[in-house]
Amino acid sequence: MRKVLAITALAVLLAAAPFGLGAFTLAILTLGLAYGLFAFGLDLAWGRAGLLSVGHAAFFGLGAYAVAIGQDHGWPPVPTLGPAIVVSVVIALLVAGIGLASAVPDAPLILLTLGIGLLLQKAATSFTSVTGGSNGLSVSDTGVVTGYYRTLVVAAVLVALCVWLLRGRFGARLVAAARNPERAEQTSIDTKRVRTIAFALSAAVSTVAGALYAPVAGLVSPPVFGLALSTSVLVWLAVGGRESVLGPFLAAVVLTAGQQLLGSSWQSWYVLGLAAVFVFVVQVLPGGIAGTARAWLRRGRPAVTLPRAKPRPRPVPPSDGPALVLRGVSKSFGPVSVLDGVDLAVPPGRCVCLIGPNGAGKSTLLAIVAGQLAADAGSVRLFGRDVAALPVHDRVRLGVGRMFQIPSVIGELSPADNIRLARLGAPAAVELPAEYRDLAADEDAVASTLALADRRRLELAMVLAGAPRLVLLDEPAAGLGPDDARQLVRALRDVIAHTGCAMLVVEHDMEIVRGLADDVAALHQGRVIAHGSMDEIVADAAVRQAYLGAS
Ligand SMILES: Nc1ncnc2c1ncn2[C@@H]1O[C@H](COP(=O)(O)OP(=O)(O)OP(=O)(O)O)[C@@H](O)[C@H]1O
Repeated sequence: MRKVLAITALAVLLAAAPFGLGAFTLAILTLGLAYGLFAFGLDLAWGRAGLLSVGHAAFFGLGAYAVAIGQDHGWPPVPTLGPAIVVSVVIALLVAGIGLASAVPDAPLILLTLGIGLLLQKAATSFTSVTGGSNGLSVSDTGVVTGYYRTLVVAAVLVALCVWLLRGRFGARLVAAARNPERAEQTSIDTKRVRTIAFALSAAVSTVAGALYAPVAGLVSPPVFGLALSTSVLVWLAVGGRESVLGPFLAAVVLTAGQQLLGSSWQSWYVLGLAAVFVFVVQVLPGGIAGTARAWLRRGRPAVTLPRAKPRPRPVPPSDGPALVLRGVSKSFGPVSVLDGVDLAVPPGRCVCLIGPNGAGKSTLLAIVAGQLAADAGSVRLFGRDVAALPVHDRVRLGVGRMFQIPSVIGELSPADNIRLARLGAPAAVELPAEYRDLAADEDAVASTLALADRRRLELAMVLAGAPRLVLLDEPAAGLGPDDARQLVRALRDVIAHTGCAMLVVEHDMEIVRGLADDVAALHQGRVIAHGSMDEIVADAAVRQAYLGAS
């Protein structure tokens, strides 16, 4: 209610601004709003999708030039802007696609965005007949008040649309994908797709911001694509605060006003002051003004919450065969052969433990089943289906759940939000067993601060909420004390008994293996050298030789 009142008061104030402000101040406010929309647009990429762009002025400049060139030719602004948005979106899709193909997207993203900005600046300087060259093109406007209302209404409508999107399933997926892509993929989110869409949306919003800027500025010239503007928008966003709506607008309006009022006479001092503010914010208030206010208001509770989106269950096709069948799976890293023709099957309702000395290839095998690595040869069938072409999130949709050696949860969210996220991608609504209900109700804890055993429990609860038919576990008891480890073994056996799901567990600790396994497979130098009950494996001479080091 307080939020609605605050938004209404702000809307009234902004609507009434032309009645109380002079033409110069109103023009500065209009410019600040256009820059604010630009900062909000950048936030969709940097703040929300975690994709840093240091050349976002490229998209802004395309919008500004579209309006300027259009006016030069007597074309109406709206249809002229369409192609500019399309070009921006295509560039953004390519840049995000290339960036996200890399394990660390930051470096390619920085280079590409920087390069595209410089390239467009060079093009704007060179194609004089179209762009006016270094002098640029002048743009006229119908009046200061009309320009202000146009900017206000377009920015408000665009922001409202984006907020609506961010408050739904897309927003929830983006929160997870940007923070922990590994776990997000395990909740059946196509993280690359979600983040790429956010980057493209960011480019489109920035292009519209550029189009709004052109008539207010009155002149569009090559520096509109430049590094100075790309850096300024990063500063506005960092100071205002990422993942906020008001923060970027507030910072852009205040800092633009500062630059316009002080810039001409105090130019060098203003730039120095701005740099000092930026360093202070990055060092002392990394969340910016909005982030600091949010953290203060939510003291001790998670600063980030998952948008309350409704799950849309997507039933999976019925199983046609064992949960997992591997035939002749091989994998090499360069000249090193790690897996060499592995055959293995895991039937429903059974737990198979994979043991073997260090470097035997156990984790590599698990990664191939999960879809993180591709096998060089052989086949992987999940529930009767060849999954060679399926990425991680699609295998999760088939019913694969995964627990990692170090529990992987969305650390910034509460346990309840983590479980909500898992339910969002589940093929069916799942009632969690009673021992996980405390986590499902915990809205106040920050998941990253939970004790290791509770984080492990939360990870298991997330896997269970996804209604898995095959759970992959990599040393699930690593780091746990003996009591917590025994409790985990009991919990996993309960899961098998109650859900009938299959498990494939990589484990070193023979106590855990004895408590968990229906079958044990021993891997040595990339080959399964024995497969049977725990007693058979312990008595196997080849296993003793390879694994236990006994003769
Ligand atoms: N991405 C990679 N690039 C190069 N070599 C790798 C890669 N991943 C694993 N290896 C090598 O493959 C071999 C098998 O590794 P893997 O982690 O699968 O063994 P493991 O049986 O799980 O061992 P541990 O029990 O110590 O975890 C090791 O020699 C490892 O160094």
